[in-house]
Amino acid sequence: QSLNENASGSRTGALVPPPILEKLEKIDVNPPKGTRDFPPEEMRLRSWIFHNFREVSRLFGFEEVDYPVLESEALFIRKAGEEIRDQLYSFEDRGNRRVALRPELTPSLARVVIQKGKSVSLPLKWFAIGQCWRYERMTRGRRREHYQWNMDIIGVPGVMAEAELISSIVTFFKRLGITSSDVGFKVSSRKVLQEVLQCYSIPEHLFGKVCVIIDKMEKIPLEEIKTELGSAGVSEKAIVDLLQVMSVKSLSELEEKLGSAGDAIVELKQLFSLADKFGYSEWIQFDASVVRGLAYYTGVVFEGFDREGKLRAICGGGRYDKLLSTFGGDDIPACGFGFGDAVIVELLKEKGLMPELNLQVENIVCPLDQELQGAAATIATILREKGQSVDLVLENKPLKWVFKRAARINASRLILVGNSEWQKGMVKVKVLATGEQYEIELNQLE
Ligand SMILES: CC(=O)Nc1cnc2ccccc2c1
Repeated sequence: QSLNENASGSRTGALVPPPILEKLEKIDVNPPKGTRDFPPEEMRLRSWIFHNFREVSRLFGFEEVDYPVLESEALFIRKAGEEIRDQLYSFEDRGNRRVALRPELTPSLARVVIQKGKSVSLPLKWFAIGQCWRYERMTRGRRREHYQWNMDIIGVPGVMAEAELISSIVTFFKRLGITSSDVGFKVSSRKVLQEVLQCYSIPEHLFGKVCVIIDKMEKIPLEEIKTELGSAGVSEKAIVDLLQVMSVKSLSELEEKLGSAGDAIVELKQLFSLADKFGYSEWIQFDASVVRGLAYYTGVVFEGFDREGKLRAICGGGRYDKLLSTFGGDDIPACGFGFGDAVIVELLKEKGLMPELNLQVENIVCPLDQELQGAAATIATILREKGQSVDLVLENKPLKWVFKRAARINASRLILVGNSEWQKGMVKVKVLATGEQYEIELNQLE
């Protein structure tokens, strides 16, 4: 039935109102559990943070990339007992495929690097800002999504890569007014654990699992750690050694324990020396207890923390030299970090560093009566073509309303299109900050 036919098919000329939709009871206007809307005020803060992520990425010569939020579940199936695995937001799609909303970005990066194969020349420096998901029983009321800034360097085996990555995060913090008295980085290397375990012939495929268990050290009772390590096949003696090395307080103490020749010590010393050259020594400290909870890290690991100890880790990352080969790719070294959009906001609030972000519009253009709507549209277009922002009043409104709106949107000036002025090709301009008022020819407007 076309719009101007009534039920019996005759054309009445007037539009026949469509049948009234059954009255819906009000829909739930809230977003799904654990997710957020970004109305203008929240979106301004998010855009400001993301702008700083992007600016730092640009300063470091990184290229922006992105991947589907939806990935094959297989990308994230790791048998290392990770929390990120327990909370995978996965399901079967209509094609009976097992898919998942990505809980992190690194596996997607690995997939694409392998896909690109020889067609990309190393090193790659890629960054992404992507929404990541987890499915938690809402018992804990935590969020099920967050945005993560990721920076990754692919194809560089030396710790210059890690030093560069930490430098980029320091740069980000400094841009936001955060100093090394507010935050620091705990830095260690999983090669410390590897060197302890190598004299216990722990099968390599268990290394990730052991690290994930040890990462829970401060979160669950020591006895449980020992039990979990035992059931993972780590002997009592090995456990004692592991726990001992985890409580080492300094690099020199670690050197006494492990000797000076092992990779762990050599690399960490290099990293601390490079930190000095980058100028961020006061931001980092060795901390043997840093392991991070992702199974695929193989070398240096680090995490940003607030020195008051009130907040969860701000960001974290490390070297993952084996990830690409576990996906069937070549043995390509890689390292990177993730920086979530939640803790940083808590930190900014704590430090009184939240930015004042208001909508800014340069012009509000208002026709003084209906016939001048066309003229107002022409003026708006001319200003916009000059790169000026214009809020064009779209309906016939009293001046009181226009001034109120001008104030709300923080317009710099009000352009009134009146009949008598327009006859002379003029418009009336009111500078809202000063109240200054003048008439001006249209082509004089800049
Ligand atoms: C503080 C916070 O929102 N964390 C958070 C929120 N959502 C996630 C989603 C996936 C993976 C990690 C996540 C972590």
